[in-house]
Amino acid sequence: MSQVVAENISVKFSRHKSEPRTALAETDLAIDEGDFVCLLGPSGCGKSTLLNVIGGLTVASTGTVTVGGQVITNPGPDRGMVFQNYSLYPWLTVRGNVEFGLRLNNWPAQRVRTVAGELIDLVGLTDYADQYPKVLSGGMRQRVAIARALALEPKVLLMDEPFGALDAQTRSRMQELLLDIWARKRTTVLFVTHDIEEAIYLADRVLVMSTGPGRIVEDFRIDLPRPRVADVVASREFTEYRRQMLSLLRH
Ligand SMILES: Nc1ncnc2c1ncn2[C@@H]1O[C@H](COP(=O)(O)OP(=O)(O)OP(=O)(O)O)[C@@H](O)[C@H]1O
Repeated sequence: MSQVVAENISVKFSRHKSEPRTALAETDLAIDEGDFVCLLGPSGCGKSTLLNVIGGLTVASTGTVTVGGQVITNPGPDRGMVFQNYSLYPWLTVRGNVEFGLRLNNWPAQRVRTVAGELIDLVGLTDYADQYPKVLSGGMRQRVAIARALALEPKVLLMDEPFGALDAQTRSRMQELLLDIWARKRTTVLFVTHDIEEAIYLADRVLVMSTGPGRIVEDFRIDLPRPRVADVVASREFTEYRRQMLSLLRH
């Protein structure tokens, strides 16, 4: 059974004095447990809208989403979310940010400390555990956001252009780190991006979306060996995926 199932999901946003805008046309989606899936498409094609419906942040106009067989109506600990703008709590330290959700869920203090410590270690921030977000670089903040999203052991990690604000080098390091974490935890990932190379490099499947109204137009299975090394972008297979996706996005 698939981990995430969206059936006939559509989203219309009402507008002042004009017809509602269809951000997402009727869409079906099924993601298997442990898969890394990217949603790729141009600005405004409804990638974030689809992600937010699965996250329980946006209410769909039609259809249902289930995660692990449970129907989604609200945000919940089974879905960890990471956004582009870091969205850390500025008044909490790195450790405080990672521990926040665990405390909210009344985990015992000792367990909170241990689990948060392990996650901070996993994202390579042990030396910064007692620092506040304002002293961290963008890449480090996003590491905290990833650790925080993983704290409650979500079934699915939902990521909305998490590396979009980072410089090219940091971005590439973060992609490697994310693949490393994913290889260890095998959490199902749904990752939004408008960057073709990023999508192919990371994913098992790339779902290409188009506008007018937003919908999924193609489902690519990426048969590139793992673990993926940076060189893979120069391979013939990679170039061929890129060519096909570019051609789809151009039309
Ligand atoms: N809360 C909202 N109210 C009204 N319209 C919205 C709302 N959120 C999104 N939209 C519209 O829905 C469409 C899809 O937006 P969405 O943010 O999902 O696209 P996207 O593919 O994620 O774009 P980007 O890559 O720029 O973030 C756009 O036309 C957008 O203007």
